[in-house]
Amino acid sequence: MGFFELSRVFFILALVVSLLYLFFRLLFSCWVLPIRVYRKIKKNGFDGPIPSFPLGNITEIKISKNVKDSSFGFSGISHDIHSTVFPYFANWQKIHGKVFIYWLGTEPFLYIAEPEFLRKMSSSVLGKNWGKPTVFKRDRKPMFGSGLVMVEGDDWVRHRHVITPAFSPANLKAMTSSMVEPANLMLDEWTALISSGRSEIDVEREITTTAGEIIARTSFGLSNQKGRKVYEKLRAMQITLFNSNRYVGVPFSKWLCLKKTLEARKLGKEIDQLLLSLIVARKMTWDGSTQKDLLGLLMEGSHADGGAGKSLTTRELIDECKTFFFGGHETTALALTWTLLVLALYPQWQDQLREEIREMIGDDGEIDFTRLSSLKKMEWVMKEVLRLYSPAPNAQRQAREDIKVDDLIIPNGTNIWIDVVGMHHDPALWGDDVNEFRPERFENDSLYGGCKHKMGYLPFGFGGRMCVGRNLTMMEYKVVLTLMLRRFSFSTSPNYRHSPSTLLSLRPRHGLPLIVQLI
Ligand code: HEM
Repeated sequence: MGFFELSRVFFILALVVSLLYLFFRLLFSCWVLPIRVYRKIKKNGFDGPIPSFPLGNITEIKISKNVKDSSFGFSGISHDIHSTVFPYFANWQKIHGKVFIYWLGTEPFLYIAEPEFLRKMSSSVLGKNWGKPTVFKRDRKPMFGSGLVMVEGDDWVRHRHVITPAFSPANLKAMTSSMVEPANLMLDEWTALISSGRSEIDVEREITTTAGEIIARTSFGLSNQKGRKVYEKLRAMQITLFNSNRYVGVPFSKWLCLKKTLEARKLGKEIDQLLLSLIVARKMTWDGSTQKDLLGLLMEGSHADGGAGKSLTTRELIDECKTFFFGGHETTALALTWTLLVLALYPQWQDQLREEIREMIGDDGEIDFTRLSSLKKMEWVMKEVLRLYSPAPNAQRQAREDIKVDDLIIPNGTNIWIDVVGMHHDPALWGDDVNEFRPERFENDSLYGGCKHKMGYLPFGFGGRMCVGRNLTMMEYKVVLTLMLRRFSFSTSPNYRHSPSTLLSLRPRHGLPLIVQLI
């Protein structure tokens, strides 16, 4: 056999071996591994809908969503939204109870809407020992990278250690001016619209844009052109990633929406470059004084570390800026948006909040930020809105060790999906008035609103991984709502169609047109 023939045989052999290797790897990760985890979960007696290969239960999910979409228009507004937002979970709950297994593609998930089970499960796991589902990590990499939302283990401890002090009350107070200016700009535009005879405004779109500006300013400053560019690209990436029909968990699903995947990746790289140049510019002009946005505070925190191993690298700083944007902008905007809906529906609460503002803050002029904490009724309203229309409709975990719950073992590697909307609308936890808007339920129980179980109210998640930005949100909510209610009144528009739906967060599918009038 000549040299060329021999090398051809070798080449073909190498190709066959590589293809076989790839095939078996794929079979192992898409089939053998998930089945192994599934069998272990199943051993505990958990039931669930029957999956098919390779979509799992995605077909049922999509069908039930479509049925709901076509049948649910505006015909009176009900806050009983679980079966609208998650019709498949509502159906499966009736058959399989509040803890069961379902499949996204080839990934089994343990569904939980049972607070006592959740308490037992989480009480034995430290924050740093929880994982986030690998399948979501991959999917959301361009958004969060290795930022706090996704990072695990000792890295999570290090990130949380540097980030938590940035959200201290003193630092948050220094950020309030970054909130007032964009909010006032939006409200001035509303005034101009109303004066020109247009009183119907899609407040969801407006508030989302403004909250984006606020979070960009509080995260990395938006006073210059570069900051604005980062903001615009971040928005574009979010729309690219989440407005497409995706098949998370299905092998090769990225190839099905290749254009979107590539677009998001390209935007991700551009954003990284822009943020990198922002950070480098700050490092070069560093004079020891801190710019009081989150990036400045994190850089200061890293500086103060003096090499003690608790600082963040430049790559990690970039990912945290993106994380704050994606974790903090739409969620806060939606809390405000849903609030305007309920205030338009219950004008007596609008009056009560306006009265409280008048008493505690004053009718006009600058807001005394130290007095925001005295807006108690506003706090009840926020908490009730976060209960009925939780912007983060679920929380996710992945077991990184076997977890014992009574006699059951949740095996290492199990994906976990906690249905927050399900628990927030469960009459067994809240009583017969579960679907009524009753902010006063938080008057005597400001943390849990009278919920029968402390793990039944989870707007900001739970345990060590609870939302790090919740106080920033509370402050932004109070500042923006105060500014709004001092200038405008809100009532429902006949053009509003009540259709809460999830696109990562819980949003009104058709926006929120409201009739806005000057006071
Ligand atoms: C109404 C507004 C908000 C809601 C409803 C919300 C909700 C949540 C939820 C449910 C989690 C997951 C917790 C868990 O897995 O147990 C979370 C985590 C997180 N949130 Fe928020 N959030 C809000 C605002 C913000 C803001 C303003 C920021 C930052 C500027 C922020 C940054 C984060 C970060 C970094 C994490 C990850 C924490 C960790 O894993 O250690 N969030 N949030």
